[in-house]
Amino acid sequence: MTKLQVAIDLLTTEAALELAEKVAPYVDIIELGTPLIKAEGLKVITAMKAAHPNKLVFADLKTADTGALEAEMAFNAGADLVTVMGAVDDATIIGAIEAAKKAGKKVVVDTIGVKNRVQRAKEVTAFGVEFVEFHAGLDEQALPGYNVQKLISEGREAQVPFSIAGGVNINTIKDVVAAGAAVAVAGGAIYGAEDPAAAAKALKEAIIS
Ligand SMILES: O=C([C@H](O)CO)[C@H](O)[C@H](O)COP(=O)(O)O
Repeated sequence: MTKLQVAIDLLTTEAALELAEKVAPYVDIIELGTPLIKAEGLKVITAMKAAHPNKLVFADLKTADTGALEAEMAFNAGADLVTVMGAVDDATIIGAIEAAKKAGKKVVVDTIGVKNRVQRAKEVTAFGVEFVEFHAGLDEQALPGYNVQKLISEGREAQVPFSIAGGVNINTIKDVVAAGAAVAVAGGAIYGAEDPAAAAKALKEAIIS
């Protein structure tokens, strides 16, 4: 079944923990967003894992170099999954995977900025990544004409384990599930909702119904 991942793009550990507490019953993976990790450092990873030891904690490092080193740092801090950019050198991705193997953890490749996401997804899957994130970042989503459906159809076409991130909400999550995604990522649709717990619950119910 498709897992639900909450992307926490808030800027303090306190706010992130408060949100996670509300939505944890409905999500499988708790993602610490890149701006959050930059603002708070690795200690936000440690705090989240301590608060939610039974959830997968996803550190959205978006690593672009020193793949092994950055992955090891996040794994030591408590992360279960880290992201590496798909657009960078293969050696960076392979380095992170080697660190993951040593730690018993996993690597996800983020396809922001990748021109041919389908082809790159196949390449990095062969290296041994856990899944490939078909992702349009917040800046790309803000461009006129953005539509998550293109990502969803690319994910389906790639025929590798994948997630969809970039404006997933209650109107689109069923398309993500129908495409066979391993993970549906929802950030703003949860943390931006008036009632984040209700929003997460509705997304989870849409997945299982
Ligand atoms: O990864 C993300 C972005 O690069 C900032 O960290 C977002 O969390 C991801 O795009 C999902 O966010 P929503 O589009 O708000 O669902």
